[in-house]
Amino acid sequence: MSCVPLGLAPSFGFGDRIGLATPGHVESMNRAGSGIEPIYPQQSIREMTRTQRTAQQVMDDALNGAKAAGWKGKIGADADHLKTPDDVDVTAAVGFTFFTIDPSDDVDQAADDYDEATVRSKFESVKDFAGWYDSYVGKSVGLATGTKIELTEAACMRAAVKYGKAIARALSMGDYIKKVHEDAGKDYEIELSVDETEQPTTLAEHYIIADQCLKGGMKLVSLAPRFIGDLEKGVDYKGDLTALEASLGEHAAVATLLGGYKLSLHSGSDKVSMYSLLSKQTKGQFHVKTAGTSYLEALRVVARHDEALFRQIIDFGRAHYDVDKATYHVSATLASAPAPADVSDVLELEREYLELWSEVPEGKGFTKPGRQILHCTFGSTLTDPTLGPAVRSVLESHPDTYTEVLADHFERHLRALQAGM
Ligand SMILES: O=C(O)[C@@H](O)[C@@H](O)[C@H](O)C(=O)CO
Repeated sequence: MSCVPLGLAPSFGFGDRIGLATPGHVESMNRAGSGIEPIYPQQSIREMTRTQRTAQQVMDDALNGAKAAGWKGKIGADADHLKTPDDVDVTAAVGFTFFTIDPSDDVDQAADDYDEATVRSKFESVKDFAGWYDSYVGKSVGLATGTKIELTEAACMRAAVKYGKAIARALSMGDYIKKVHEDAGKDYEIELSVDETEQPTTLAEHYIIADQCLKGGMKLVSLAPRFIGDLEKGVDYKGDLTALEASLGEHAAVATLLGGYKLSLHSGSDKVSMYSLLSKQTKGQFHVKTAGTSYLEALRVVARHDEALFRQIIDFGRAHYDVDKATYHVSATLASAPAPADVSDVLELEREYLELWSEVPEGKGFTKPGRQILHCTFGSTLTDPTLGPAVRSVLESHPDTYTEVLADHFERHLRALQAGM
């Protein structure tokens, strides 16, 4: 069994931080995956660092799980949030096929707040990275939606300041990925993620970034902008869905204009209320990434089979949350969920920290802040010498429960996407 590029087919990424989730992912695809291709091995460098798993382990766990569950279809493999050539080497070596370049360290996150004089002076120091600047200034780009993207001097200069170095980094990573695969005679595909920025990606920024990547020869099949609203980890979309739908339509029109690539939704876990808007506005050219939600479903298995361990994990998560949440977009505070000692009923604790599908309105996803406390603390929990093996042991003792909760959970995700296709 090996992984392949999935091209422009609609796709869904099932990240798994423990290595035991793939049978449940496969079962959800059997129930509701028609027309959507799966990515079972998917892990970011950040997750591998936090869980101390290697790229080889991630690949083996996912492929062994898919084989054991009888999966016969295609499988993509996402080497997620790659920042350096070393990240490419370790993931390419074990057969990943979908390489997500994350140049966010080179994005000037403060650029949106600079006044005009600051933008001009910063531009002087980045213009060597943004040789493209003159070719865009003054252009007006018409989209099929009727919108015109005006590439004014101000918009282009700010884009150069904010993304000049990041685009250069993305292109050099793209070249490296290409070389590694050409040398090995293997096929591959690339996603570019600029989702982890504070401000939403403007249409002008999206156009320039993607156009530059394509002109630079990048094999871009997917691009993850930072969408409007709040896309926090582990909970449903927060924001105005009508405005989001219009904005998704504009971003999809940029992708179509430039020749076609998928729009990718990161932090896709539990964003059920926006799924049909994404699949509809992209006309099926989408990719969705989830990861933390499978870890939370693992903890649901713990809650149901080992109450004492579940309580211990929450206490431990609460003690580590304020440190572990760095680099994740979350808003939960410790005060937003009760301490386990104050909740005697385990179902009530599951409700506060995981939530119950039976209590969520149709077409919506989970919203409880307690989820984020557990979501961000996966690395500390899974590498703890007592808790990590204890979680694994519960999952290994109750594979049917884990498969069933995951299958139910992702069937809801996949059906929501299909509603817009
Ligand atoms: O936690 C991580 O590092 C990754 O799973 C994510 O950021 C990933 O790209 C994602 O968005 C999954 O929902």
